Amino acid sequence: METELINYDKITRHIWQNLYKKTLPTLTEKELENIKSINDEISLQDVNDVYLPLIQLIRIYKKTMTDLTFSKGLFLQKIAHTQPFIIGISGSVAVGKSTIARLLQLLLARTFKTAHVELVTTDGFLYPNQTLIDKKLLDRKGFPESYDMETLITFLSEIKSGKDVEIPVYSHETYDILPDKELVKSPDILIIEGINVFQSTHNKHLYINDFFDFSIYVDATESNIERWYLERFKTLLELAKKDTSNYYHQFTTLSQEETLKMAKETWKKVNLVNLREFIEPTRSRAEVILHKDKSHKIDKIYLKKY
Ligand SMILES: Nc1ncnc2c1ncn2[C@@H]1O[C@H](COP(=O)(O)OP(=O)(O)O)[C@@H](O)[C@H]1O
Ligand SMILES: CC(C)(COP(=O)(O)O)[C@@H](O)C(=O)NCCC(=O)O
Repeated sequence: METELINYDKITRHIWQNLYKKTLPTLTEKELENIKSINDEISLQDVNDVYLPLIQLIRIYKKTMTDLTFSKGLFLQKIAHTQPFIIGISGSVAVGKSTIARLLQLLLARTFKTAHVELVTTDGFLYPNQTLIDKKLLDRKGFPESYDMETLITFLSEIKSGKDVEIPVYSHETYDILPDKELVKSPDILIIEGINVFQSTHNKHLYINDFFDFSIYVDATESNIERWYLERFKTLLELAKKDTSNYYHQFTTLSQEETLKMAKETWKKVNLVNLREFIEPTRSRAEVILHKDKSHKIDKIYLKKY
């Protein structure tokens, strides 16, 4: 990892936590409660030491983007409207992207009080199961070819041009795309989270990365991510016990041993292969890499130099 990341500053947690802390007001009880409601195991120490300085850094990028838009407008002698600020978050399946994305949404809304902050996950852009079956891709769910990347690009360009956009929604409960779409109201800030957000598309003229004003890769060792995947699988099965419409319900009659074996197989044959071949190779497209230790605590931060 170290040689591959020569264009990054490696910042220890200790140094990072002292960078901008003093300029930000501390969190109120209510805000702490809101953060806990995202994931009750989230470390509040991490929020203070890692995520608040990160928000401060995002603030710098946002201000720079606004200044540049204004100066370009002056140069072109026309009024330039500030476009939505887009943040991309990537990393392996089960590394904790959605937890971080929801936390950032909350902290950004707190920082930019009048801003409308939207959060979108790219699993909504997976092809529906029937299309995957027709294309013989059901066992490739999550791999690049299982996503409708053209629609994802179109969505991002419509958001950049200030429109409200309807998008498809994926459900982990039904393991498929839902019949109803969701409306994304023209945001000031959009967080887009998914394993594929730094990947290239067939449309060679446009890269998803081109839409990002800030980007984050969430990193951890494979063995830790596997453990988190297996734990989440267990939780999903627990939730599915009483719900016959849940995709995972069919597995709730299996013994603990059989369930674990199945989840391990899926990790090894699908999600680990995807991580090694298609997700981790995009890591160096991120502006910031957040590295987690075995208990989800951020222990190292990498910030792109050039
Ligand atoms: N900061 C955290 N503290 C404790 N558990 C976490 C944290 N972040 C994620 N997890 C757990 O790790 C698993 C994967 O997280 P999730 O956000 O669903 O990952 P992803 O969106 O990358 O698939 C979940 O079981 C989640 O509860
Ligand atoms: C739908 C997903 C590709 C999305 O990944 P996520 O956003 O949860 O990180 C993944 O959760 C998935 O279903 N992978 C296929 C193999 C499996 O069942 O785990």
